[in-house]
Amino acid sequence: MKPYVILNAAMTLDGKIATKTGSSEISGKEDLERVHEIRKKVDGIMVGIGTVLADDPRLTVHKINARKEDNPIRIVVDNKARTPLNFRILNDDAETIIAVSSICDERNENCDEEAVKRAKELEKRVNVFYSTGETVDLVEFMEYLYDYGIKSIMLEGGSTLNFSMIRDGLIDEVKICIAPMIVGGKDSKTFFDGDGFDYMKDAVQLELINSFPLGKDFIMEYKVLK
Ligand SMILES: NC(=O)c1ccc[n+]([C@@H]2O[C@H](COP(=O)([O-])OP(=O)(O)OC[C@H]3O[C@@H](n4cnc5c(N)ncnc54)[C@H](O)[C@@H]3O)[C@@H](O)[C@H]2O)c1
Ligand SMILES: Nc1nc(=O)c(N)c(NC[C@H](O)[C@H](O)[C@H](O)COP(=O)(O)O)[nH]1
Repeated sequence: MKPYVILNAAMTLDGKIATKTGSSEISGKEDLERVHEIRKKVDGIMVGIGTVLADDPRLTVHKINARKEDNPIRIVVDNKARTPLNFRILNDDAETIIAVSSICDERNENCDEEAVKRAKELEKRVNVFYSTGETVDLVEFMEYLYDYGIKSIMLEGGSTLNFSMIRDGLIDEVKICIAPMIVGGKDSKTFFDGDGFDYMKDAVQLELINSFPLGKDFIMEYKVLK
C-alpha cells in the first residue's frame, strides 16, 4: 500500500518552475494560501534535495492560521545525505523523514564514507530511511511511509523528483498553478524534467477535473489515469 499523492506546483505560462539561478517566486498570495490549506490537510509534504538546497524551505503551514500540530511530516528525498545541518527543514517545527540511497554496497562495504558521516549526523536530529537503490527507490519508500502512518502526501517538487514520481506511477492527482509570466531559458527548470519518455505513446495520461482563476493566476486540477 502507498500514500495518496497530490503533486502541486506553480509554473510560468511557458512551463518553468524556476530559472537556472534557482529563482522561483511564481505563485500569487491567493495561490500560496490555497497550497497551505492543502498542507494543513495532508499527513506529509515531500520535496527533493534540489529544492531544499535552492529554497531552504520550512515546509510548514505558515501562510494561514495554524497550530504546530497542523504541520505535516516533512519528507526529503536526499540520495547522498546532503541536507545542510543548519537548514530549516531540521528545526523543531515539525517531524522530518529523510530518505537516503544505499550509501554502501549490498555487502555493506565500499561505503561513501563522507555520506555515511553526514547521514549519521542527520540521524541525531531526524528519522533517516536507508533505501536499497542507487538513487532512492521511491516505490519502496512510499510503502515505508504508508506503514509509518502517512496516508496522504503533497509532493512539492522539484522537477527531477516530479518526473521520477510520475514515471513510477506514484502520483494520483496533479494541481498546477499557471502564472501569467514568461521567463524562457533552456536551462530553466520545467514542471517535469528527469530523462522524460522517448515516445508520446508512453506519456502519462490525465483527466481534467477542475479549473478556475485565482487572483492573477489560473489553477488546473487533474486526476492521473492508471
Ligand atoms: N515553482 C514551484 O512550484 C517549485 C516547486 C518545487 C521546487 N521548485 C524549484 O525546483 C528546483 C529544484 O528542482 P531539482 O530538479 O533541481 O531538484 P529536486 O527537488 O527534484 O531534487 C532532485 C534530487 O533528489 C534526489 N533524488 C534521490 N532519489 C531520487 C529519485 N529516485 N528520483 C529523483 N530524484 C531523486 C537526487 O539527488 C536529485 O538530484 C529549485 O530551483 C526549486 O526552487 C519550484
Ligand atoms: N506553490 C508554489 N509556488 C511557488 O511560487 C513556489 N516557488 C513553490 N515552491 C515550492 C517549494 O517546495 C518551496 O521550496 C516552498 O514553497 C518553500 O517555502 P516554505 O518555506 O515551505 O513556505 N510552490
